[in-house]
Amino acid sequence: MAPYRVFEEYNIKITEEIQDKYRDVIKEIGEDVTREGLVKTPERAAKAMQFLTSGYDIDPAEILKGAMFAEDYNDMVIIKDIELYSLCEHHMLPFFGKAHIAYIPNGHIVGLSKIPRIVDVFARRLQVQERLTHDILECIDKTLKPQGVAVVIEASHMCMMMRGVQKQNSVTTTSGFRGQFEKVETRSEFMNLISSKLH
Ligand SMILES: Nc1nc2c(ncn2[C@@H]2O[C@H](COP(=O)(O)OP(=O)(O)OP(=O)(O)O)[C@@H](O)[C@H]2O)c(=O)[nH]1
Ligand SMILES: [Zn+2]
Repeated sequence: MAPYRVFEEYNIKITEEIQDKYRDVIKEIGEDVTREGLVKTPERAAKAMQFLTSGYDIDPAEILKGAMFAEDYNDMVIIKDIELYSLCEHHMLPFFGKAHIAYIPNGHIVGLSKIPRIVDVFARRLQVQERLTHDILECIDKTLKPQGVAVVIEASHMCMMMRGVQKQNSVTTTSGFRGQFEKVETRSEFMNLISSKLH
């Protein structure tokens, strides 16, 4: 598993296999796959899908390990408003929103950019919001071994907006807390600090 890579090269064989299937889907919905606007669509869709699911062969723990620094800082570090885009595993439609993440170091801090990077790795898989929340929480807890970690995600699901129940304004909030954040006062401090950003 690659520790970290920028997504820039598409696997030609996988692209061809996926685009053949998209061509069939486009035909099945009654469209003309040979018309100008659609000729390249199967290839574009195949590449888009590979990008949106590019989180499977990246190890997020390696991303964190790549930038952990010994530091005697024992207060809360909060990174809020991390935008995220994922695909729900039930409909393969997007869900999107923001993650708010905090940790209390235990001898080591982590490079700030690495937190949004691991959010992207887990988000670029077929997900449910609950598992995405716990994946991020567990990864930080096990890799950085902080005194505590908290993850809150608020997201809107296209499968509930464009189709199905068709609710345009509902927002789902999920959260997970470990260590010091299991204490009511620490959790409250975190929730207060991010609350101006919550709906
Ligand atoms: N818990 C959870 N449910 C999700 C998430 N994303 C989508 N879903 C739900 O997954 C469920 C799938 O239910 P099904 O009844 O099998 O599918 P469906 O017939 O398309 O359901 P409707 O969306 O109600 O039309 C739906 O209730 C979705 O709202 C998520 O991240 N977490
Ligand atoms: Zn869905």
